[in-house]
Amino acid sequence: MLLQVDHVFKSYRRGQQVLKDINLTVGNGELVGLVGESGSGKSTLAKVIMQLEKPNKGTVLFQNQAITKHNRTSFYERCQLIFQNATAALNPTWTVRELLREPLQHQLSVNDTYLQTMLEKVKLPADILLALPTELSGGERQRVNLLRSILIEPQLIVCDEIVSSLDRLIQREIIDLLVTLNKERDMAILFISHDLKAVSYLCDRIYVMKAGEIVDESYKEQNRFAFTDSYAQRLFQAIHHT
Ligand SMILES: Nc1ncnc2c1ncn2[C@@H]1O[C@H](COP(=O)(O)OP(=O)(O)OP(=O)(O)O)[C@@H](O)[C@H]1O
Repeated sequence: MLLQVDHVFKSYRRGQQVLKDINLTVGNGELVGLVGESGSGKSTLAKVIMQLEKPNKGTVLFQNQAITKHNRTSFYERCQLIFQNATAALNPTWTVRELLREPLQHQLSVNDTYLQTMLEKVKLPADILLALPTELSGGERQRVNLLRSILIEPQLIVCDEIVSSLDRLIQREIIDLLVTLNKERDMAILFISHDLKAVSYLCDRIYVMKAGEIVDESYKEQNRFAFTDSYAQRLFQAIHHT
């Protein structure tokens, strides 16, 4: 198994249980969705997976090994987090070239030709290398952010609400780009979002979270998901009527 979240519990200082006995897996090259309404604990789970928050109980395993401070660096080479606020993720004083080169520091072979090939992949023009983040549109910034994370060729990317602030057309472009990356590189994706349409389109399997618990899970069959939990059913019923 590529990623395994095993019986994870988390509460913040105020004491409220934000994650209650979470079990979740992502297989090699798998497209997995995690949905749930605002406050259900999705971002907290992403942070626990990425070792940015410590669980009170439970373990996160990557390639069947618990992540510890000793193997964390190699975990980050294989698993990358991309989050919603692309503006905050990008240092405003760096050009796109500097931003893209930074994660590749120890790979001396990286030249502009390679970066340009990669820019083409995410449909960004070559002259964008000289631009500053403030000179880019929201969609362009998110693409730069995404490109930064995929340049090191991770086996898994955890996307936390990465398309929510973008308009539908650009959302679709970013999602299609994720599909391509998944197909071409067998890169697995854990796609966290409250946008059920986007998740249903992209993912092969979806987990539904409610108040800190995973209440249901379903595989896509004939382009549809079949949930058994009544809350999950109600959530997904709504999208068929919009
Ligand atoms: N750093 C923190 N300290 C204390 N409480 C927090 C912290 N981060 C999140 N919480 C609380 O944990 C709960 C879950 O928040 P979380 O951000 O994980 O939910 P979410 O499902 O990602 O929501 P959204 O879709 O709105 O981002 C909320 O009640 C929130 O107030």
